[in-house]
Amino acid sequence: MGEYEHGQRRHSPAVLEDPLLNKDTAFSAAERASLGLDGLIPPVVESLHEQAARAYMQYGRQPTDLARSIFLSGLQDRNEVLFYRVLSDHLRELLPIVYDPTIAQVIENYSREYRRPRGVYLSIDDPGGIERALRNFGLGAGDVDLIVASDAEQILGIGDWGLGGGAGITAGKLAVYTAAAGIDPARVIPVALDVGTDNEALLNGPFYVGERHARVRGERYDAFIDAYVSTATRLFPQALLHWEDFGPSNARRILERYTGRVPTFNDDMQGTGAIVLAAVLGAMRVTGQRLRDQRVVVFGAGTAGIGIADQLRDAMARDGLDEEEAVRRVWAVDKQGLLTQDVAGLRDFQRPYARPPAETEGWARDEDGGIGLAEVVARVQPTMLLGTSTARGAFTEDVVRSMKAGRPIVFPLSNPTERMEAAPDDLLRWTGGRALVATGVPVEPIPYDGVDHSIAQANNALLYPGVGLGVVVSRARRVSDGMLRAAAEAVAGMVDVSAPGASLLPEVENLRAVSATVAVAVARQAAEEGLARVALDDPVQQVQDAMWQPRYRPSPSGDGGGAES
Ligand SMILES: NC(=O)C1=CN([C@@H]2O[C@H](COP(=O)(O)OP(=O)(O)OC[C@H]3O[C@@H](n4cnc5c(N)ncnc54)[C@H](O)[C@@H]3O)[C@@H](O)[C@H]2O)C=CC1
Ligand SMILES: CC(=O)C(=O)O
Ligand SMILES: [Mg+2]
Repeated sequence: MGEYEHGQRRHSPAVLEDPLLNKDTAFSAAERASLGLDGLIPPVVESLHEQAARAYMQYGRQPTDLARSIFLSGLQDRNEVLFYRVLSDHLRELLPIVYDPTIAQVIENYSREYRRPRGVYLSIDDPGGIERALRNFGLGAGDVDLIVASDAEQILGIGDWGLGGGAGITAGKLAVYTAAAGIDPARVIPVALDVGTDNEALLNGPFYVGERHARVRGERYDAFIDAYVSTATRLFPQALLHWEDFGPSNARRILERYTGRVPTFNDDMQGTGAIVLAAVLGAMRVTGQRLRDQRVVVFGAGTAGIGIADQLRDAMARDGLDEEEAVRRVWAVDKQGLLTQDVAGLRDFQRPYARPPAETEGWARDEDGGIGLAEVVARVQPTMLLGTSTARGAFTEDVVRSMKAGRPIVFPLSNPTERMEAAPDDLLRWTGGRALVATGVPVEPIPYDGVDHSIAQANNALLYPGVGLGVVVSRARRVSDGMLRAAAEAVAGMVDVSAPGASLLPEVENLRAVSATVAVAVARQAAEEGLARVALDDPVQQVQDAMWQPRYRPSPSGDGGGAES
């Protein structure tokens, strides 16, 4: 052997391999010289703007949504600034590719399409390796603002997708954090918690990159989660711990276990609850009604459904009902039908909404003894019908027509598109354009009877980035119910619903402004509740200052900032 081992380079162009540092053709001549990159990049020196134009042109040549998504992941793996520049410049077009609904396909294909790792993979078979893995990521105690973790048991509405689900959804959620709220991508960690999977196609098929055994539950699972939380909070004491897409038997338990101890947040329960509350507040402005007078049917009483119910209950209580009256304005329906106190297998968090059996005497029952959605709606005459069931098409024409007359509020919130409880154009048609509609996935405006109806995207992506940024800016010790209420009200306050067909929520194009406004409200509320750990003298400016922008910075050992846009 000569001076070097085979394959080793004397002058490693590591900066080209690090997506957080790489500027590719935007490295200036001086940077190329000082970083040892001369001759390793084509001679042209391009601006970020020029690079973004090429990347967007290449993106446009991809044949399918999955291919578009894979292209964008590749771009992110190469050059994060460029990725976020392109994403920010075309947010409305690209968000459905990076996030809902295409992210479902990405997750289903994760192992097949696997190219390179991103983030941290923790295995229940190696709990002793948690600390090593989190340290190997290379960030110090003060360097982490946010960790998004998922065990992938209930990915969107597509179920258990094992390791790929955890890796895919945490990366996607973090991309939205950065695009929407300017969370610094160098200060976050996506964590896939691999506890096995019950998805037999993954376990028995080729290519699966996770642990090949059934999902572990019980004490071992709890100990693993505990080890993750205690290690992550010890290593990164400032980090907000975000939980995503846990199954209904774990999501709430985990949140309740840690919420008083560390800054932590369950997006499916709390983020969804708050964005739906914001949309409902918008609907109240359209109809001129009071929240306290609503009758709400929640179809799919799981993590998201009961998370929404809880926030509506609290909002109705703030609107003058006592808590018991507020709870009684919610009818929760799940697989067993209407949840009543004598229904078998109620979960703890469903129990408050279970109704006394006496209330349903004489109601029609299905063959299996349950009271189905159609009967509940016909009897209750709800003003609001919210879908978080994953049951495609469950909101039939008959069901929707038997809601209380007027302007029915109908939100088929299940993701991805194939899981929606009803198609928005059908809802408008069945109600003569009177339905107030919001969906989890993005939907193009729908012309009906001379009015363009903008369908609100009631997806937690409109809310959680601002909550995260508010927590980061205030260094809040906890995420309180008050902070979530403040977030919901901030979003609702940004919408003008006066025009016919107006959306109940802000448009996705305004995501950055929405997130900044939410962050200010959340940070102020944290300070008001004594939860902020930094002084908030000027929260508006502090939030602006904290927002990372996709532009090149001076290279560590270069002398310039690279070519600017
Ligand atoms: N728009 C948004 O921001 C969000 C939407 N979601 C969507 O909500 C849906 C549920 O998600 P999670 O609550 O996390 O799942 P989950 O598994 O915790 O809850 C789903 C619930 O629906 C019930 N269910 C399933 N099939 C049903 C049927 N045929 N009839 C009645 N109930 C049925 C299940 O028993 C369970 O209680 C998913 O499609 C997800 O994408 C979830 C979070 C945020
Ligand atoms: C949006 C989201 O968090 C979900 O569908 O699970
Ligand atoms: Mg989710």
